[in-house]
Formats: sequence, structure tokens, C-alpha cells
Amino acid sequence: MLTKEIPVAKGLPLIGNLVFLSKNNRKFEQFCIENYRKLGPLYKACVLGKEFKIFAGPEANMFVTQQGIHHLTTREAFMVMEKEFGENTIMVLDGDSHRRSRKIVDQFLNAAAIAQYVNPMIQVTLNFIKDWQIGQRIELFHAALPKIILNQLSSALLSCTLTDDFVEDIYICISTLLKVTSEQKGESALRKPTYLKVKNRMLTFVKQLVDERRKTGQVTDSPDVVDFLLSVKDDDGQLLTEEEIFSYIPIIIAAGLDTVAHTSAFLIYEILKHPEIYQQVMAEVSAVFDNRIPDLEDMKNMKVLRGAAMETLRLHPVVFMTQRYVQHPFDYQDYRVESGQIMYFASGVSHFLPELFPNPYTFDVERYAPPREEHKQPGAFAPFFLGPHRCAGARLAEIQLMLTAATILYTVQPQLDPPNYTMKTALYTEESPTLAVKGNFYIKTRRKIPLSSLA
Ligand code: HEM
Repeated sequence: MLTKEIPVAKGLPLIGNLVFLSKNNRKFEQFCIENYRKLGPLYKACVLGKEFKIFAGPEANMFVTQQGIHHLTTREAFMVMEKEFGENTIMVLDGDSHRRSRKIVDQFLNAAAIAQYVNPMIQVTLNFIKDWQIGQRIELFHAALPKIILNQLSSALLSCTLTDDFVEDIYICISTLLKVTSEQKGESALRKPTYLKVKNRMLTFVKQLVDERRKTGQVTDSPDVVDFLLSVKDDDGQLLTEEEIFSYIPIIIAAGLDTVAHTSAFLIYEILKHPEIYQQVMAEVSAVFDNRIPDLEDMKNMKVLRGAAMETLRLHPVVFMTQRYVQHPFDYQDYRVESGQIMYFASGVSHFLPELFPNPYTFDVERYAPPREEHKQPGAFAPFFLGPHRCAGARLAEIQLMLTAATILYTVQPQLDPPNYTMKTALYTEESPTLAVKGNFYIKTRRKIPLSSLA
């Protein structure tokens, strides 16, 4: 018989576990990890009288993978996205319509497609680096990387260049949507002139891009995502509707921008902070770059860099928690979880458990290679979440992280500036949708490989 009450995390009178919503620090992650230890995978937090149910650790990750599809939905959890960007947005689809949408997305995010993106993405990165001078201080986190990643995505997937002010537009748009979704902001944020202006600019850009392409037809040697969306037919032989085409383009840019840009900054920081790993990565990267621009196979063979990227995704999960709607009730251990409520899945908790990742706060790039393969333990590694909505761009993201770090490290051999810099990170800052650096993150360039030698 399921009689047990779901335990409640200890908190202060009235404010309860206000840390749950606290900004500008990572106490929130610590809160989730500590309560997982004390109370088990399923517990409640309480903030100003409002209750939040949290499901954490490998148990929660396994539940999402194995049973989520029978009990959980995203539509009600991300209702705001649906209201703002339409009912075809992949994140709010469930069941058959979601499977259909994933089939479409997977065609431009599969391994063959990614192989085509590697060279243009490296070229975009080199194009940014070409203006950097030897000895120059470069702010990577806020200034350089978001622009580089935005243009990697727009250039390789959409064959267009976006102006730098799009970075700010997209950050405002996603931050507002995520904060309204997680109730950190009220729905009135969606009626603020700044938000409405950036949303309209994004939608206008998408419409112009698609209209223009209808007129010109394919503009590159091989079809890009826009060409694909204009020509793909579903199982019934139907072309996509205008609304469906429009729904895919913003999500590619929005889902891939801050996530990849921020994780790339964490990756470069971790490599520069660990001299022995830096030496190994440089040896691996130089072995290819000294001769040619790497392709997908070359990137996959960079084992130390790959280990560093995985370790960065584990230690700095930009999406530590997400939410789902309980559509059908379920039993977990001695507890019953009723339908009709939102649940928070703290998928990143497992990354910090020593029983899964020994010395969890140590940056250890060898965890992922045989025989250890710690990430393969059930429910252990979830930077891209799990289940049917697991990040559709995960494969691309891993390659983007590697190629961005490899190109910057090889070309300008940077050092941290100041050399003893220690990065501090914060969740839920005003301007950032995901885990962000507090203050600035500078590197200083130490050399410059002539771009002609990389042609
Ligand atoms: C380090 C980089 C990235 C991280 C950590 C990341 C993380 C995530 C996570 C956690 C989700 C699931 C959210 C949820 O269901 O609540 C997600 C979904 C998604 N991501 Fe990523 N992402 C990254 C990069 C990318 C890139 C580069 C793209 C595409 C260009 C992308 C496209 C998507 C899409 C389309 C979804 C929705 C999938 C669905 O609902 O079926 N992501 N991502």
C-alpha cells in the first residue's frame, strides 16, 4: 500500500527553500544534491507557500527513460512556448506528432548532415579569429563565443549570416520564455516592449529567409535546412505547412546558441586550467591542423578533447533541471505521484554523485574511455536530458564544442588572463538563459597561425 508522504526539504519559516529560486549562485544545485542524499530521489521543496516536487538522481533519469513516455508530457509543462511560438514547436509535442517531428529534425541533425557542417563551422570560427592580434585580451564568454556559435549555426545550417545584435535578441527571447515557464517571472514579461520587439524581429527574419529561398531556390552546393524543410514530405506525402516550416528554424538557433556558447567557454577554461590536459589536447589537435582542416572523422579521433568536452558537460550542466507535466499518475517506491501537476527533474544531480563519478568535482577526462566508461552507467550522464525529448542536437553540440575549442586553441594558443583566473558561475542571472560566468572570462592570445596555412 502506498501511504507514505513525499518528504519535504527543510527550510525556513515563510520563505521555505527560497534558495530554489535564488539567483546568481549555484546553491540551488547544491540544494538539490544535498536533499537527494537526505530524502531520496523524490522530495518536495517549498517557496513562499508554493510547493515544488523534485525528482532527482539516476533514479529520476531512469524513470524518464523507461516510463516517462507513459506518464509525462511536455505540452502542459512548456505551455508558454506553445502560446508564443505555435503548436508545432517540437518541445511541446508529445506522442505521434512528436515522433513525426523528431524524424524530420533528425534528418538535418544526423551524422551525415553533421559531417557537412564541420568545415563551414571551422571556417566561421577562423573568420572571427582573423582579427585577433597576438597579445590581445579577448572576452570569450559574453563577447566572442555567442557570436561565433550563432554564426556557425546560421552559416552551416541556414546558409546566412546573422548580425551580432541577434545574439542579444535571442538571449532576451529565451531567457524570458524560460523564466516565465519556470515561474521566476509572471506572464506580463511576455507583453513587455523589449520582448515583443525581439520576438517580432526573430519571426520576421525567419519569414524573410523562407520567402527569399522560395524565390531563389537552393543557394549552396548541397541543400541546407531551409531547402530541406521546403521539400520534405511526411509519411502521407504532404509537404510541411508554412507554420511547421517556421517552427523549426528558430528552435535550431535558440536551442543551440547559449547552450553551446556557454559550454564552449567552460571547456576552453577547463583545458587552460589543466596544463597536462592542455598539452595532450594541443598534441592531438596540432597533429591534424598542422596538415589540414579537420573533418568529422578527425574530430571523432580526438579522444582527449572528446573526454574534456564530456567532462565539461558533466561538471557544468547548462540545463541542470527541466520540468514535465504528470499526465497519468504513477507510483515510485512507497509514494504515489498524482496526475495534473508539474514535476521538476533535476537531471544534473547524478553528475555529482561519487558512487557514479568518483571524485565528482575533479576534472578527469579519462572517465569516458574504456574500461571506465562511467557515463554509461544507467541514468548517470544526462547533460542533454533523456527520454523522447532528449536534445535533438546532442551529436552536433558535442562536435561544435570540440571544433570551437580546437580551432581557438590551435590558432592563437591562448592563456588565461590573468593566468591565475578562477571562473565563478551563476544560475538564472538576469541576462542569461542558462548557467553563466559571473563577470568576464578573458584569454590572451599568444600566437597567430596565418590563415593561409590552414586553407
Ligand atoms: C551543449 C549544448 C546543448 C545542451 C547542453 C542541450 C541541452 C538540451 C536539453 C537538456 C534538452 C531537453 C530539454 C527538455 O526536454 O526539457 C534539449 C532539447 C533540444 N535541443 Fe539541445 N542542447 C544543446 C545544444 C543543441 C543544439 C546545437 C541544437 C540544434 C542545433 C539543439 C536542439 C535541441 C532541440 C531541437 C531540442 C528539443 C528536442 C525535443 O523536444 O524533442 N540543442 N537540449
